[in-house]
Amino acid sequence: MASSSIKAISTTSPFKASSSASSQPPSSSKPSLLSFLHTSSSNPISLKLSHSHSHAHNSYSHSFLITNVLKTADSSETSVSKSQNLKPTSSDSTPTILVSEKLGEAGLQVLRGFGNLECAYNLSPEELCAKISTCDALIVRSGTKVTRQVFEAAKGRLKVVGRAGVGIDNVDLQAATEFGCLVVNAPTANTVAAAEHGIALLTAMSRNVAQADASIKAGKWLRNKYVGVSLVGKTLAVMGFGKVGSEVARRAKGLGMNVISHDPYAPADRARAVGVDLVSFEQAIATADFISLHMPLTPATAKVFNDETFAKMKRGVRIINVARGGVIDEDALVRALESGVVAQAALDVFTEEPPPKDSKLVQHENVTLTPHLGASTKEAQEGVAIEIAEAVVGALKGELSATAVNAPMVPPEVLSELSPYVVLAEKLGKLAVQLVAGGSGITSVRVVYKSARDPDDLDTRLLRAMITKGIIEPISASFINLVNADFVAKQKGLRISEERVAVDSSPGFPVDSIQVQIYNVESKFASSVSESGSISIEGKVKYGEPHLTCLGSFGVDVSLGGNLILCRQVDQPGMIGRVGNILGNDNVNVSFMSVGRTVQKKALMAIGVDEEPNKSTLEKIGKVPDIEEFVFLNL
Ligand SMILES: NC(=O)C1=CN([C@@H]2O[C@H](COP(=O)(O)OP(=O)(O)OC[C@H]3O[C@@H](n4cnc5c(N)ncnc54)[C@H](O)[C@@H]3O)[C@@H](O)[C@H]2O)C=CC1
Ligand SMILES: O=C(O)C(=O)COP(=O)(O)O
Repeated sequence: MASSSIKAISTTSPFKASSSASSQPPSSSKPSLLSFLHTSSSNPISLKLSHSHSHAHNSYSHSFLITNVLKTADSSETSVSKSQNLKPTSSDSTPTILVSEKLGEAGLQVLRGFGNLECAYNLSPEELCAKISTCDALIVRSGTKVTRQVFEAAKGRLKVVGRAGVGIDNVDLQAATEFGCLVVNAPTANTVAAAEHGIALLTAMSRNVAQADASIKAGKWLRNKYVGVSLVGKTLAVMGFGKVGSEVARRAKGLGMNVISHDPYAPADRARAVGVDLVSFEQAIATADFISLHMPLTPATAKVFNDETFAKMKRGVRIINVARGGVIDEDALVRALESGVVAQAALDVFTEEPPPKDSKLVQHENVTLTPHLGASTKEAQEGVAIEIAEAVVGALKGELSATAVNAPMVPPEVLSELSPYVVLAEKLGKLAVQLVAGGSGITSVRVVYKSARDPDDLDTRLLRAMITKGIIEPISASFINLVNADFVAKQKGLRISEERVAVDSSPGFPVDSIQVQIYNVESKFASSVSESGSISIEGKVKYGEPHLTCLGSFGVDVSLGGNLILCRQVDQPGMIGRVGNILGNDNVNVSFMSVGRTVQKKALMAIGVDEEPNKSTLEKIGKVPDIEEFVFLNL
């Protein structure tokens, strides 16, 4: 048995990059919030590699920098990983924040108080790409296209993109996610401004204000030409009953309009509370005298207003768009204006901004235009600037953002409650993957949460992401964080299923225990395999610290952290002493020990050691008679 035990200390990872233990000091199991987003709380591989790269550790993201120096072992990784592997680190101790469009002064002050602020407006795409690798954060409005090229050019340094406003259609979210870059927006501060602008366009259009103004300035007095239409009693269809749409609806009701709305995702009772009926798309466009657009631009909403849908509208309908130009097929709108199906349009947004000067739409007499001014009030801009500055600073500090667009949004109170479980989740993932024998691929993981909480009262997204991170990080060359854990898992063909089991414990704690099972793999430590044939480990939070409580069919109780030796032996006197002596004689300090038994006269010994024993010490343990197998793990 002893010879097979020696195999058990093999540090071969089940995937390409090695998960071998290094002689790094055990790190604290207390996470910084930053660690959820940017780091492993104690990643020996990252630590090891960090020593082979020279970079400064700065005060705001010490652990971020450590973990962002990535493994280079896996030559088959995608370009994403490659570029991240090249991650440069700042030699400056403060983060650099690039603001690429005009932002309110109050927000700039918040940013100045935190980092190196660089405001560079009107950058060309090439200039932005050239600059971005020196920036930790980028703040944009709607005018900057944050493309895949920008993330590639960032070489992994860019940690957060802040969108000072709502629409994030100018940010390549998929690329951001792949690169582990958090995207946050400022979703609330410009709602009223956009709604007011929608109403301004509605009223201005219906009374020809812009055209009449231009005509007077041209020396004309055309009282008969600019006869308008009244709003009272007319039907307004609000397309998208979100923040802006509902505020537009409220205001339009005040103007005496009959308001209906189409929004496939809005709750009907919220609309009813404002006196608005939610109707189908077809019904909305067929019955409305005015149609106001307030949905986001997504692949599903792109050009939903087209020849076919214009043809279904009431002849003489009037359209207002303060959402996104791309939801309208602009050529089709010109045709609808020319045929008289659409009497007038009032547009704040365009497919291409600014639109071409000679565009038929821009030149059309019945079209009222503003240059994307929906959010442009002093009040909204100050509000948005503060909202985004705080979100970006929070993200750079490692706080999870309530306005994250591509990562779980976790309210602070939930986060503080979940923190120790998040650490447990990552440790379990890291332990489980180290038990997998090299050579086979991990494809199926099952996570079981035992909890006394109501299912609605437990958000497992963070836990799942951290388990995923724990499993993947040691076997991937990619930088893994909350943003990209799921993406990288999918890319690797790893399927993670979750299950909730109700237990009769205190609902005061969100989770009683977390079990991680890896299916269809060989284990390098047979005792970790449960009756179902999966590698199975279970852990709990005890006194705020992560503990391993079950391994295969053995009950144990060991702190999950640092260096751990697991031995299975015949359950007989003297075994603990023999192993303890070997460690003591070789100057390896034992920090804790736990023994679990099974009915078959087998015992499982878990020994925490302050440092990694050298190979000869481990070989001596392997030669102890009646030690059937053992494994050394680094958590
Ligand atoms: N012109 C400007 O300066 C501004 C423009 N906006 C734009 O206004 C739009 C709305 O913003 P918010 O109300 O803050 O966003 P929101 O997310 O609160 O509301 C959007 C609503 O659209 C709904 N929706 C999604 N798909 C839909 C579909 N296919 N049909 C109908 N409804 C659909 C959603 O369920 C949601 O209720 C966004 O496109 C945003 O970018 C927002 C602020 C300023
Ligand atoms: O918040 C939004 O979605 C807007 O469209 C506002 O855009 P802006 O920040 O004014 O470029």
